[in-house]
Amino acid sequence: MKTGILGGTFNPIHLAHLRIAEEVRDRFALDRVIFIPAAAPPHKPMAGELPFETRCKMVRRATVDNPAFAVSDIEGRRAGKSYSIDTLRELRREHPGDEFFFIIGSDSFLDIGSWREYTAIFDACNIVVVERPGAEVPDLTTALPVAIASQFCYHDAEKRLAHRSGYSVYHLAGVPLDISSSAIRTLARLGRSIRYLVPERVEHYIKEQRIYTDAG
Ligand SMILES: Nc1ncnc2c1ncn2[C@@H]1O[C@H](COP(=O)(O)OP(=O)(O)OP(=O)(O)O)[C@@H](O)[C@H]1O
Ligand SMILES: O=C(O)c1ccc[n+]([C@@H]2O[C@H](COP(=O)([O-])O)[C@@H](O)[C@H]2O)c1
Repeated sequence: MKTGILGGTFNPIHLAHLRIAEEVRDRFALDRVIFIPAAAPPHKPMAGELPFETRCKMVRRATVDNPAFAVSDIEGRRAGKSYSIDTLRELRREHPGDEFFFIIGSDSFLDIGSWREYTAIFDACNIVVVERPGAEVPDLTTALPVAIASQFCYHDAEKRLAHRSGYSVYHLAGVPLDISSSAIRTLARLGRSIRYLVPERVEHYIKEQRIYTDAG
């Protein structure tokens, strides 16, 4: 089975998350995409932020009507920071027959050299880098951490970097959606509309629970 993984803080999940998951599913003929909310995002200050369970609820609401989308609370079952390499190892153990495609925005990918055991991530799965407005990656090769650049060979026609492990890093441009969770939180705190930035079910949930007005 070909399985996409989209990890995120999802505070809250928004339409760009859903669109990039759908775009990658379609382009790479994936059987499913698993959304993985981070319980303790390694690089984001979460003090005073929304509880894991509330963020999971919004992700479930956002994905419930797509049979190819699933949500996993795998990172909520581990103590400590939610390192992606730990999640990937666990998923590979649980689903030994799957080929994994780790979906990541270009802003996050440009920072991957600072992640826990990042070199092991390239040995464990394919990576799809989705271009994000404000974090354009004109050349995937130069976006790689310098220390591992020599482990790859570039295939221009497929916009693919083949890694020595047999996995690849792909570059997906042309889905520019300038939406971010932080901008949505700001709008919600100001009492402004967040319609058409998040799915309707998530919009209603945020309003009903007064999530960004009372809690954050
Ligand atoms: N508009 C977007 N285009 C492409 N990738 C995106 C976009 N929004 C988020 N992503 C990617 O989705 C993943 C999860 O993102 P995350 O949950 O942190 O949302 P965010 O909008 O970046 O949040 P915040 O604004 O709080 O930093 C990351 O890999 C991020 O790069
Ligand atoms: O493993 C790491 O060191 C690591 C460092 C930063 C981010 N991540 C993961 O990248 C995904 C997006 O993170 P974020 O902070 O942009 O929401 C999410 O699944 C995080 O757990 C992972």
